[in-house]
Amino acid sequence: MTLRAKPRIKVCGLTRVEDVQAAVAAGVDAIGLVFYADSPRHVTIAQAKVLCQAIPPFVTIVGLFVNASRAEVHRVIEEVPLNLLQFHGDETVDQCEGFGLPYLRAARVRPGVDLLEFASQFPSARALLLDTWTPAFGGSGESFDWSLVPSSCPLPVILSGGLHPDNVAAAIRQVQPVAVDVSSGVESAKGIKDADKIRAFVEAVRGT
Ligand SMILES: O=C(O)c1ccccc1N[C@@H]1O[C@H](COP(=O)(O)O)[C@@H](O)[C@H]1O
Repeated sequence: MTLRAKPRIKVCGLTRVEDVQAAVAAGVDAIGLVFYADSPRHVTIAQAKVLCQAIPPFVTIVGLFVNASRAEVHRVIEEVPLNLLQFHGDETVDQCEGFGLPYLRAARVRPGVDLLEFASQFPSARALLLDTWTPAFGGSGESFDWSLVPSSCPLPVILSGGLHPDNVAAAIRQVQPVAVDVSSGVESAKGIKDADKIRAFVEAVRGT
């Protein structure tokens, strides 16, 4: 019998200390902070520093960027204790590398996108994060057709896009990702997380 670890859990787009505390109490593995000004979940460097004070050791702090300049990414890294970068725009491999931190590369999925070819462009990525294609880059709350995920991928797969407590177990059974990432599905409003939904999401993942 093959033993498979439960997928890790990242909750993204937190803007309030109480939401960080709720996510940590629920047992999430990673917290995502959005440094993309057009997102309703955007945080400033000053806000991010306050949120990070509520994140204990061994919970990974992920900084999400969309087509940011190198200077912007450096500015954030210098001030906020990020462990991992998430590039969610049109970044090339050169734009993801060289920050001295590991990175996740997001692929926006829709029919016709060649995920294997996309993954092959980012051999240095720690994982491929699959999200639903949307003109707004992400955080839409929409899921995509999970059958588009190749059964074998050169990078570990993190599944996101429209996950919520009632569909995440089915998603995990079908895609078998190393981790899942959720934003809209645990919110009461954009950028405002719901502690009950976070707990239900974590329980659903742990029950798989
Ligand atoms: O959260 C955002 O506002 C956001 C903005 C731009 C790019 C990505 C964003 N979030 C990421 O989107 C996916 C899916 O989110 P959802 O659960 O469907 O709302 C997730 O990886 C977030 O990290």
